[in-house]
This record gives sequence, structure tokens and C-alpha cells, in this order.
Amino acid sequence: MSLDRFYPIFDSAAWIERLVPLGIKLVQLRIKDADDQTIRTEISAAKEVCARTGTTLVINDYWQAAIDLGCDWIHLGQEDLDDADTDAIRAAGIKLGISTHDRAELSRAMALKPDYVALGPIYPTILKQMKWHEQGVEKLSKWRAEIGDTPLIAIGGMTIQRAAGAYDAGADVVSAVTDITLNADPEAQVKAWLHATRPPHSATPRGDA
Ligand SMILES: Cc1ncc(COP(=O)(O)OP(=O)(O)O)c(N)n1
Ligand SMILES: Cc1nc(C(=O)O)sc1CCOP(=O)(O)O
Ligand SMILES: [Mg+2]
Repeated sequence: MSLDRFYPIFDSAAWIERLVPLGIKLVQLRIKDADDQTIRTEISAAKEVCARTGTTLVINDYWQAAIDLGCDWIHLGQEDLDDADTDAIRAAGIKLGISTHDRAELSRAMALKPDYVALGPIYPTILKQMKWHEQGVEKLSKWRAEIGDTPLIAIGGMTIQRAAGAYDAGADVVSAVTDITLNADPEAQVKAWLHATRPPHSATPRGDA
């Protein structure tokens, strides 16, 4: 399995409808504070867009709705794991990504054989209050050395300029929220991310048929 190197996170199906068709191939729906019916409506709408565009959709937190609605991927943090039925997630054939911030969390995550591990916040984030301030890219290299082939996601304060350093340190994928959603031109910013994170197409030399 290979994940796209660019992994934006949005808080509504409307954002997904707006930006995923630009070429995003891996996306997370991360909704906070909504009722169950709203969550399910949003997941269904996001799923429809992603089916159309061939994009891998990851559902944050709402594992039961994700199972019920036939989703392929779930992301859970450490607190989410306290309440989640990971056996039911696995029995439904759903892939699981897990957040980690320190070694104890990494051990707990790896025991669940995750389909990816996220480490953050690599840089300070303005999205949410966290007890961790800034982990630094060096910690990505430590995680890389410990998790074998498990895909590693860098998250927290990531920008296009910072992405190369995260990949160089061992991240497979870079995730971003506010660098896109708070940008004055989110469409242009997504295109810039796609350009920066996709391997260049093999160019046909001019004059060749
Ligand atoms: C790719 C990715 N990494 C980390 C998180 C954070 O998950 P969690 O710690 O459960 O916090 P919330 O996002 O639920 O506030 C994530 N969502 N995605
Ligand atoms: C949702 C989330 N989880 C993090 C973690 O470290 O687990 S950091 C983060 C916020 C990422 O947003 P931005 O790209 O705007 O900094
Ligand atoms: Mg969570």
C-alpha cells in the first residue's frame, strides 16, 4: 500500500468538495462538535466526492459511523483509542492510522499494527491547544528507525517550505490544515502543495513524437 505524500485535513465535506477535485489523493475529514446525524451526512458526502476522484478518505474520531457507512480508513488519537473497538474496526476491514507524541504512545500504537503512525506537532500548531509544543524533525528520524515499513506522517505546523525537511528526516507523508484553510487562496495553495510533493512527470523531450 502506498499513501500519497500530501495529506490535507478538512473539517467539512464542503471543503472536500471544493479542494479534492484539484488532485488531492489522500484526505482526512476531521469534524469536531457535531451531532451524529450531521457527522453521518458529512461522511456520506465526503465519501461520494472521494469515490469520484479516486481519493483515499480517512475519517477522524468517528469510528462507529465510519464502520456503518463502509469507509476504508479511520484515524484515532490516543484518547480515542480508550473508547474505540479496534477489533470491530479490523473486522470491518478498515485501515487504521494512529497519532503519537511520545515513546509510550508509539509502543501502544505499534501494538495495534497501525496502517500509519502520525507524529506531531513537528512545528507549533495554531489549530488546537496541545501539551506538546514542537517535536522537531529529528524526532521523525527516531520514529523512522523504530517503526520499520509502517508509513510515517508528519503533522503540526507543516508548510510547503517545511515539507522537504520532514521527508528528509524520514516522513513518508506530510499533513497540513491551516496552511491551506487559512490561506487567502486555498485552491492555489493546494496546487502548490501538489506541485511540491508529487514526483515530476517524465517529460517528453521537445521534438519527439
Ligand atoms: C494525520 C493526523 N495526525 C494526528 C491527528 C490528531 O488526532 P487526535 O490526537 O485524535 O486529535 P484530533 O485530531 O482528534 O483533535 C489527526 N487527526 N490526524
Ligand atoms: C490535528 C493535529 N494533530 C496534531 C498532533 O500532533 O497530533 S497537530 C494537529 C494540527 C495540525 O494543524 P496545522 O497543520 O494547522 O498545524
Ligand atoms: Mg481524535
